Amino acid sequence: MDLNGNRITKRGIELLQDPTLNKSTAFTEEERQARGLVGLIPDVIETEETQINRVMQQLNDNSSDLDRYIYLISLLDNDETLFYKVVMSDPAHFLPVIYSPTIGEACLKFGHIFQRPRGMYISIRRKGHVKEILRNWPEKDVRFICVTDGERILGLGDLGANGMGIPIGKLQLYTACAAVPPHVLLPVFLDMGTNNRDCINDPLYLGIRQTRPPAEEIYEFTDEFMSAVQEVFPQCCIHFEDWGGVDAINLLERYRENYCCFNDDIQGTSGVILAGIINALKIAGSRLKDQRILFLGAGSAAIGIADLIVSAMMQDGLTKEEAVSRIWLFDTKGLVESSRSKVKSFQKPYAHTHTPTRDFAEAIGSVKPTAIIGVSTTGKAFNRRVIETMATINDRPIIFALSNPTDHAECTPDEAYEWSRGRAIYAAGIQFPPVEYNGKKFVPSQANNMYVYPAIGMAVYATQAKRITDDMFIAAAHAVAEQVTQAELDSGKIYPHQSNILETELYTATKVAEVIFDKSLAGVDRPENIRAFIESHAYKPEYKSLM
Ligand SMILES: NC(=O)c1ccc[n+]([C@@H]2O[C@H](COP(=O)([O-])OP(=O)(O)OC[C@H]3O[C@@H](n4cnc5c(N)ncnc54)[C@H](O)[C@@H]3O)[C@@H](O)[C@H]2O)c1
Repeated sequence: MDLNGNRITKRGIELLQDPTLNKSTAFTEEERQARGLVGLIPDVIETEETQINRVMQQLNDNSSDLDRYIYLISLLDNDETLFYKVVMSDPAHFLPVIYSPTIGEACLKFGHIFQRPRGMYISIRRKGHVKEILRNWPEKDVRFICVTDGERILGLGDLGANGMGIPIGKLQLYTACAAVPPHVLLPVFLDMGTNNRDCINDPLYLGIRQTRPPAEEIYEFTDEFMSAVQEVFPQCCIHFEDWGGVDAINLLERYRENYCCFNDDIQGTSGVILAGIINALKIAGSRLKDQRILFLGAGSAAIGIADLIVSAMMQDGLTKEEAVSRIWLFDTKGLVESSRSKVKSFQKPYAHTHTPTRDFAEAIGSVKPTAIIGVSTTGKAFNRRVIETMATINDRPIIFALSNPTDHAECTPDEAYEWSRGRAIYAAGIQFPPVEYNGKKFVPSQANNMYVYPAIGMAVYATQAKRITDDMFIAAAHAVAEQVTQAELDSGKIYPHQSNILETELYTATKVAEVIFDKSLAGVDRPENIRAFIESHAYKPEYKSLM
């Protein structure tokens, strides 16, 4: 039987060419006889262990992470079970190869390394026909679509169709990190053109060669996509990824009440940063409600994190006004304050009364934040003066330098520890190696969204949740934070180790599912044991018997 309970009838070459059924050299003698496979594969029967050894050897023969990425994607195209078995056997090793940082390079070269389509490409030229197009997808029980328009891929900007690497990779992490079954996942690229001339002029570019239309047309086409998904895949949750900052905020507001959807750049980011702050406060010995937080950058990540921190502060006893008054924003034009013209609507709640300043260190001296959060896309913006000012005001300054890739980080861990004399509690958007300062080893943390969104995905999948709310991200943040040991906190580490990611995410999914049931958002009855219920939905990368 296949995953939808239908009898599997495929035989011979057709069976070998189906990556979800192919076992290659691991087909048993009985399966070979019954399915017409004799002679189509070598006449040895290998264990999965031997197959994994071969994959590992071939991976080691590849000289770069991009080559390893290309090899693993072709393994996925041939033998999905073996792909996930390999990746889930050592997530700390493989996640950086199939996702960040390698995925950035893979996206830049997407049209050049492209071998076989994966997911769906829906262009604005097909406006009015999105429903029919979605019906071309072979799987009928799609539960998650990760959709991008390619406008703001990682920190790399508008990559148009090359951005399709992101939904593909993000969805692989649903399975690799939280065991969401791969057959329910569908990556989608909504092709509305690109303003990137390099893409348009590249003969191997895979998108439509036109500039992006005005916002109204983008929103109209996205509206059609949203309602088509709801009709064709009624149980589907839509995960927005790497849209331009303003569109990301506007579209989330437009759909969050009426669709099961979320934006990972806004909400996933905010969940993972809240988890980091919760643990940073354990180290600093302080309460969330007593913090003042200053953001460098006032785009989608900053607003998402700010809004979730306000909700979490309210859970910690503050009124909304009190919580909002503790959050400050600073962008290219300086401190976002009430006298400034051209403050965007989503920034307005945080535009407090203050004299204008374009000097970030001066703003720190006056606002006196306990934490600064860099989401500015600007490398080295946290200079010595900024860190030293933070260290003068705070015993344990919280310094999150989240912009990526590496050269966009607002400061490195070496700089944060050195300039704060080892007192900073530091996290970055990328993984930096351990640092030694004054004879003590510090392990810098990576605030990686993969701690949160796959777990949200597993909880939504199992409970068939109807909507995604902030409470779910707050619950996820607490659950992730809880799983960091005291010894790890002592070394400055505020996120769990990636080697145990599946356990981390299943625990987190259980806590999120509790919220879904408590808030009556589930589409199924509350089970007695939610952890066992979540586990019963977990995908296992094991070959299925075809006898
Ligand atoms: N988990 C994570 O670590 C994580 C998650 C999401 C985003 N990020 C990173 O955060 C950064 C921002 O993402 P976003 O989605 O908010 O982008 P965005 O484009 O929506 O916002 C960027 C903001 O930074 C401001 N800015 C630009 N240059 C600045 C400067 N020199 N000084 C002050 N402000 C400046 C802009 O005015 C804008 O408000 C990206 O580099 C992204 O990689 C990290």
